[in-house]
Amino acid sequence: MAKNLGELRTAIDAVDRELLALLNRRAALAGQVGELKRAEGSTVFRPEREAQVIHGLQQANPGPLKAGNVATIWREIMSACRALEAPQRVAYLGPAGTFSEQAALHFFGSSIEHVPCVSFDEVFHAAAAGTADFGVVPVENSTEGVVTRSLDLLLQSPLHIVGEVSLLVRHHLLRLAPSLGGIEAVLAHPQALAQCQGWLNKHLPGAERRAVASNAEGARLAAGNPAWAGIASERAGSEFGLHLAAHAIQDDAFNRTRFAVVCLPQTLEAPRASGRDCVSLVVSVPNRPGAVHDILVPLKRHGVSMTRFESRPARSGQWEYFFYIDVQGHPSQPHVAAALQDLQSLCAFYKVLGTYPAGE
Ligand SMILES: O=C(O)C(=O)C[C@]1(C(=O)O)C=C[C@@H](O)C=C1
Repeated sequence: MAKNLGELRTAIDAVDRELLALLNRRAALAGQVGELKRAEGSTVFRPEREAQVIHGLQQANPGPLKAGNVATIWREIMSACRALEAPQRVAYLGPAGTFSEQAALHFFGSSIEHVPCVSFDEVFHAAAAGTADFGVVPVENSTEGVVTRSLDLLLQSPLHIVGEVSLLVRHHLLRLAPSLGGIEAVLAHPQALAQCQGWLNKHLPGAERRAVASNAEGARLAAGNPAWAGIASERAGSEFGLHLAAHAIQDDAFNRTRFAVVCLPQTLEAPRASGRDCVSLVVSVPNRPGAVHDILVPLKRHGVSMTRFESRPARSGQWEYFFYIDVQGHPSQPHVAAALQDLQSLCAFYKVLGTYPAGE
């Protein structure tokens, strides 16, 4: 006979007690791992291990929970366990409510110490100077292309990439009133203004577009002036008590941003192979015909897939360029190591930005 609501809730309560006991057993084991790591001086955060745990559980999952639910739940469980081993301080472009914060929470879970910064430069500085253990910065948007400042900072900085996050970015028009009437200015990060320009041209052609340091900052300012609107996340809207005057106004419905997680090499050694890995490089080649073609040959020869190829001016005044290349695989795989070695021998400049588990 079917159970009634009261009986079903009693059964859920019993399962929750079991889960609580199991989660605390898990946390105690993670605490012991933390003691071992402290004794041997190794780092707490092991992204490749976390990726393996989630992947393994997704494979073993009989349902009805979806694979995405399994990832979300265990990311939080591991975040809480990790925080018991040592708190992770994470720097990102603030204030609260930015997509960078969302990316940080997505990657590390919510048991972190937040270090909101006013610029990408400050994020790099915080992670390099040790006021944060990690930094999270956007590197690429599917509508607007690369985030040039982040790429330039990656080139110059001692930090390396240890992870990546790809977020579906939905921009909303946020303001004190729930409608579009009387908006004189729209305030947002230049990237967001660019990602919504079609919508703004159509719906608010007369409004001034004002670039500010972050979308959340635009939302914060819009909360102080009824004639201003911000373009930001739903979370920024609730943070500053604003209405969603227009929902999902980005020109591309599938607008995504890719974020890099960076830290000093001593904070976290390059993650070991997780089975789904990526190597990010920046190289330059001598300025001669065919040189760019040549650097792609070793990848083809050794069967290594390239997932990204971007160029940035080298600022030498000589029309020279840096090439940012992502390849699939891990240097512990012989064909990847061979391809990278051959590629390096052709380059005037060669820097590995990081080896890390590929994001979803
Ligand atoms: O396996 C470890 O190294 C742990 O510290 C445990 C654990 C976990 O909760 O599963 C926690 C932190 C690490 O980032 C990886 C995994």
